[in-house]
Amino acid sequence: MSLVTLTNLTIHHGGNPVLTGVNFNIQAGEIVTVVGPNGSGKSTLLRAIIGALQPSSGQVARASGLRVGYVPQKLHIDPTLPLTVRRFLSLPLRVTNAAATQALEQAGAGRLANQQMAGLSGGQFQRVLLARALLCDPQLLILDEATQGLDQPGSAAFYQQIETVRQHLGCAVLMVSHELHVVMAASDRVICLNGHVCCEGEPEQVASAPEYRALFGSGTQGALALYRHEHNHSHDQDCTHEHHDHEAAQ
Ligand SMILES: Nc1ncnc2c1ncn2[C@@H]1O[C@H](COP(=O)(O)OP(=O)(O)OP(=O)(O)O)[C@@H](O)[C@H]1O
Repeated sequence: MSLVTLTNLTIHHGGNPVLTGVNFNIQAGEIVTVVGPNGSGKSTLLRAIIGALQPSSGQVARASGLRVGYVPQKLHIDPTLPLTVRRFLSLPLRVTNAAATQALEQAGAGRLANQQMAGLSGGQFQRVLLARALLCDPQLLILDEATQGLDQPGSAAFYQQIETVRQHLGCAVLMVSHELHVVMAASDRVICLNGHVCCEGEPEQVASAPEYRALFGSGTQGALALYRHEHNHSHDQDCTHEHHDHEAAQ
């Protein structure tokens, strides 16, 4: 069953195209990871899926009554504002103690209810955001670079929690990640975005595509390549065209 179907989605910011002709769908229960360089439209894509941005053309079709949980890339909370985790979970909609406790436990943050938001570590803060996203019992959980700023063990633990959540709730997960080991190990499908869908498929398929190799190469050098990737071409999404990207040389 398709939870979300994007058809020829095009989005402009300030008159400039940020996403052009994007097609894909998300099936129930799958983990889809979006990769792509900075400014390639990943957050824009996620925001269009949750309905926070209107398409310039094309369509975002959601399954009827779809419940979506969203963990944003950034959330600034005034550090001088006294706000406990429990109260934060009741913004903007009040939730019962039972619902708050359950969501915090599912997010691996069961002991944090009475802590101040301003006193949380980066990893704890992300788990609280995850708990908030779980309050609606989502069929689709969307995470926008949810482990930004966490160290590697913190990040690995967070993604393990996501996998536990998926097993427990059976929800689909759509996430943006720059962490290659996560992309390759934890995704059913990878979408490589750069204003358009460059390449898409199962991790193994994408890994053997020239686009992916141009992006990632191997090892840490590959991670650097992600940020140096340049796309000066247009093509279908079949990964078979001649490619002109610059592989990271050093
Ligand atoms: N509200 C906005 N108004 C104008 N331009 C915007 C707006 N939001 C995003 N953009 C522009 O759209 C492009 C894509 O931004 P987006 O945040 O979707 O990219 P991204 O792939 O998520 O980047 P990053 O990896 O840095 O988070 C960028 O050039 C950005 O400057």
